[in-house]
Amino acid sequence: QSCANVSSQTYDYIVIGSGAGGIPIADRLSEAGHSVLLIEKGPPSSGRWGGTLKPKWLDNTNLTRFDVPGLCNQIWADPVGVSCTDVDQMAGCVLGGGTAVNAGLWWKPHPADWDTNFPEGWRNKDLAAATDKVFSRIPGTTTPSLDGKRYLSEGFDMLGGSLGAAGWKYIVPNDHPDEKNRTYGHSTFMFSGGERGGPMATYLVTASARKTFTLWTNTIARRVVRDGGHITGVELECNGAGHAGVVSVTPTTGRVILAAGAFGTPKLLFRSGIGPTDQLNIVKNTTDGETMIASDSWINLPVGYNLNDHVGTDIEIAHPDVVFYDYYGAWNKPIVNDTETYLTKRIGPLAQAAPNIGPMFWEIITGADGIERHLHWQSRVEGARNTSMTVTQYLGTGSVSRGRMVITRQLNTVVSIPPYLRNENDKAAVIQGLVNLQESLKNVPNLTWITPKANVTAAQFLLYLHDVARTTGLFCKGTAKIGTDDGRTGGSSVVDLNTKVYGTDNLFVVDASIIPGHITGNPSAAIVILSEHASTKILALAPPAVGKLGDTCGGKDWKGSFHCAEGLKCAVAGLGISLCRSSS
Ligand SMILES: Cc1cc2nc3c(=O)[nH]c(=O)nc-3n(C[C@H](O)[C@H](O)[C@H](O)COP(=O)(O)OP(=O)(O)OC[C@H]3O[C@@H](n4cnc5c(N)ncnc54)[C@H](O)[C@@H]3O)c2cc1C
Repeated sequence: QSCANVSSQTYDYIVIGSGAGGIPIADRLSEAGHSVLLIEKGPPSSGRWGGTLKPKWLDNTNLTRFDVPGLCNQIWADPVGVSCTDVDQMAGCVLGGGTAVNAGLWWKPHPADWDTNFPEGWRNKDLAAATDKVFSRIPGTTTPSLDGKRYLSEGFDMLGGSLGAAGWKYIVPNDHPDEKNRTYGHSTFMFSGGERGGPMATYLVTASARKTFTLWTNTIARRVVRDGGHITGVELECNGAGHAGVVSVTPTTGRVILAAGAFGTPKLLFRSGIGPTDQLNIVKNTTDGETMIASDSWINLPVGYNLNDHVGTDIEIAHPDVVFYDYYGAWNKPIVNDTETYLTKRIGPLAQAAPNIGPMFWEIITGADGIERHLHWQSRVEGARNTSMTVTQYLGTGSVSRGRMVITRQLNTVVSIPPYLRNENDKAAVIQGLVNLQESLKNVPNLTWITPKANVTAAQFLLYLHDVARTTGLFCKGTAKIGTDDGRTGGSSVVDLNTKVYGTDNLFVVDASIIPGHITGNPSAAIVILSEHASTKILALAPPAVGKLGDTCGGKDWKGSFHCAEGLKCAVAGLGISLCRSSS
């Protein structure tokens, strides 16, 4: 195998990464009449796009493991060739990114998800139109099996019923996104037609129907190529397949969108000379060093800081009513009746996400600091016993703990400061939530607490769990934060309110990296919404002004708002001034 060299064709937009952020914006930009290249480093996943990974019972179908909801947990059993190898957390490096490997949970965000941390122009009221667009394309369902029945609902009935008896209110979650306090409901999934659905089955389908849209899978972006603050193209790294060389954007007006995820995007920024100096110096000392952009063109931004993620705290209970279904076993030794009903009608347990997720429930805890912290509880039927349910408590909106991710000499990305429970009130909220659940379930007949045991307090349990809770890692975000406080001058933000990287005139970030703070639930729908919103902002932006010979083009840290005309290059002229000069 070898890589195909890129041609001289240029694109109005190059989008790097085909996950929750990348696919929707690629579609919207091409819908507006632009030529768009979407670059994905992983292989195709869903059968519709040429994916091939599947168990025997899917032979002779156009389905893969990524399409069947009941096989979604296969990423844990067999991550090879699917999960990212350059990230120390679990993430999907295939077409669709996280939306190809996740459990499909799909939430209309609570208004506070936007209003607590996002800047002006990105508040709940501003996101209403984008939310409507997303949910009209991907409405989600609480009954994924096409006969409208819920299979194996014993776990839901036992736990949901117990919460109901303790005074928690039943809701249809996406009908009441703002009701997240002592409420519970069925899981909502992005699934449609009994299959995974989501961005790959909607936005990518419409994009691909346009002649001006191009998708390259198995193609790794190494870095953006830039002249000061102006990006001229994307350099590719040969992967043994896919494409190699430098692919250029349309001269003057072309733009690059980074959508490579909360670790992939910072990595691309670092390799492009954008980030804190300590990280750029690490890149300088790797195989990238010789060809890395010169240090007088580095843009110093706090990329990698502000890492945030939900703290996941698992409890386990058991009850004789609960019925286990072996979703992992469905790979090699499925129940034949279930594969048949799935294959012929898309009904039954395999049309539902493994391992039988639900109920979901929510509570808001007000801390001693006055901040409302959102807890999102997610139950699933698995654990030490056949009658176990494991329930993860996620601490979301309102949490103030933050961490950091960095790059290594091997060009891998790692979490250097875990973002979990670094604040006493964050800890107190987790403990209070556990106590409240213990209290709510205390009168349920025949219910056994497996973890923590009945005689262990929530506080003792959390102390013991601390290391486990640090390993959640699925919902990382915030590493290239959006905001008005320009990170080049001591602020905390990497991108401005148009998602444009400070110090550049045509580089944008549209993925989990820009989310400034925690949100209540699993984030993929929120990321698709912000991608819709970003597309409107980016399309409304005027192209950057073009500098003529002798014009100022940068200034210290490339603060200039324009770049130089073709044939000229922006060169440092001393005293913090840069001028457009002849490039010959
Ligand atoms: C196992 C698992 C289960 C989850 N369950 C849920 C759930 O049920 N519901 C939910 O809402 N969220 C869930 N999530 C989280 C959710 O999927 C992610 O938050 C979301 O997909 C992140 O979107 P993104 O666009 O930021 O990045 P991603 O979706 O991760 O997409 C980034 C893409 O960029 C590609 N890429 C990276 N670097 C490069 C490069 N240099 N060149 C080219 N391509 C590159 C990657 O291969 C990837 O495809 C889960 C995540 C995981 C891992």
